[in-house]
Amino acid sequence: MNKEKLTVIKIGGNVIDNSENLHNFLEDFHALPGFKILVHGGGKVATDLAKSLGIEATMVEGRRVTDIEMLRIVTMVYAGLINKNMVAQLQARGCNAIGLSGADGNVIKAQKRPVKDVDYGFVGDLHDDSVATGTLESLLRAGLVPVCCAITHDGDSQLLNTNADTIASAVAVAMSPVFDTSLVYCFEKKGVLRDVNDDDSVVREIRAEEFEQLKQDGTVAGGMIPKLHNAFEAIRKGVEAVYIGKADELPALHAARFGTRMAR
Ligand SMILES: Nc1ncnc2c1ncn2[C@@H]1O[C@H](COP(=O)(O)OP(=O)(O)O)[C@@H](O)[C@H]1O
Ligand SMILES: CC(=O)N[C@@H](CCC(=O)OP(=O)(O)O)C(=O)O
Repeated sequence: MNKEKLTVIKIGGNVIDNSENLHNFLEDFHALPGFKILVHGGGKVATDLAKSLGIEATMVEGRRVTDIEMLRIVTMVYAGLINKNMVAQLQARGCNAIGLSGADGNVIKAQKRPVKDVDYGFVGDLHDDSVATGTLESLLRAGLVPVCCAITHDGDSQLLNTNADTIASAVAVAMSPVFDTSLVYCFEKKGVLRDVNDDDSVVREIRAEEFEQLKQDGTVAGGMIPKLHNAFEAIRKGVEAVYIGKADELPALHAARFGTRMAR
């Protein structure tokens, strides 16, 4: 039997930070047909707020070092300010969105990252059973559109900060046995670029084997490294298709016509 289609869409912090771009993105998201889940970051807003409070953000390999002060800030920004504003904007368009942190309905349980070379503080890692597939499916079948932020919990009262690209990948993987699931990463560029300053240099397709090479020759760097890692994890673990592209091209990305496609 053919499975019904589900699209998991992740929207990045640079788009969220610009109210006009966010408005246009939510308009397009609202218009997408079929079951859908939105996952959002907000790293830029958190960094800016922390700075205004005199706290400098530290990122190591695309992940935020999250001490107790920073955890308070990211909880307020991701699970509060951004999540609730996005839900309200979707509701205004007639989209019955429900905002969730990982603790709400126990939808995403994480484990505090063990200290190795770096102490990331209150950063949560996900595992194969982290995402509550049945709960998300129930919400979707009740006509709700889950909007998940980057805050998870450990089941023992501790909130944790988890990279939103990782959450999107884990949600897509967890939903794949039930739905024919696609994962779309939306950010401010047209896809993975051969030259990061040239928007016309989109790499149309990347194979997992090519990822190492692109990392080594410096073509992909910074936040693109964990994004691609998560994209290939999703493909490896059963997600039908993964695309990376520009937020204002969401309808075309959804129809698999633009951006960068991960190849099997
Ligand atoms: N080859 C590349 N193509 C596109 N972006 C790249 C590339 N290499 C590095 N980047 C950087 O990665 C960033 C995206 O990662 P990140 O900021 O974590 O995304 P998001 O906003 O979705 O969270 C881009 O803003 C860009 O500066
Ligand atoms: C642990 C970790 O790095 N968490 C991320 C969560 C937010 C995020 O991923 O936001 P973007 O999608 O806007 O980058 C952070 O605090 O930056």
